Amino acid sequence: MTPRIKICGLRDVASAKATAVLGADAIGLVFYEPSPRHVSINVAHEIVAALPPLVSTVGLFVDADPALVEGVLRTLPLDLLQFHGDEPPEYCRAFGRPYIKAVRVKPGLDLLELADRYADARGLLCDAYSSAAPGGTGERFDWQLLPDNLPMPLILSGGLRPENVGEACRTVRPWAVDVSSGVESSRGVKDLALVGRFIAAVRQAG
Ligand SMILES: O=C(O)c1ccccc1N[C@@H]1O[C@H](COP(=O)(O)O)[C@@H](O)[C@H]1O
Repeated sequence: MTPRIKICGLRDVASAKATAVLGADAIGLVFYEPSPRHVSINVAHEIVAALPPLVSTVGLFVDADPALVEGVLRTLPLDLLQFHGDEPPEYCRAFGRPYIKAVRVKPGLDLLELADRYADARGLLCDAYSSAAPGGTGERFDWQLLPDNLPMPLILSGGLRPENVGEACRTVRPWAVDVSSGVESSRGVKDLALVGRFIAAVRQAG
């Protein structure tokens, strides 16, 4: 089955609409201030309102004050929450919304144990561990570290680009792929030609 595609870190209406038209299944909105892809609630609102139907919207948070998450949810009809920090399971489920849990993969991390801990998550998003930032670093990890019996959908991320996402799909067979840096011309600026090439490479890999 062709993996679903999430493009993360859209910051303006035109790029978000174009990304949807190019075939993205989901758009990620980053509510993490230190990120170059941070988006205000007002702009996020404009983006969500402008998207065509059947394109999911995902709100990304990193160890956020629950008041921030609740504030965003009061205003925005997000489809899914993405927790990309060290949030414990109780925190993730406290909002009563579907969520995916991001984990930063490095040798020794027990992904099966994490899948068990976050059993009510809709999926486990596996990103690269980096000491530089919690995510969006463009760094890859060793896909051999992924178990082939994860009991929930695997969302693969971390350093994916148009040039390597086909191989990633054929090797890992993820439920979905997620990308930020690999489809940008500079940090935080999406390049629609790269977005198009990324989506085509995923579809081609089947
Ligand atoms: O995109 C960001 O700026 C970001 C900031 C903080 C946490 C996660 C972030 N993005 C997520 O990081 C991964 C990998 O991104 P990349 O393609 O390697 O740049 C991806 O899941 C994004 O959703």
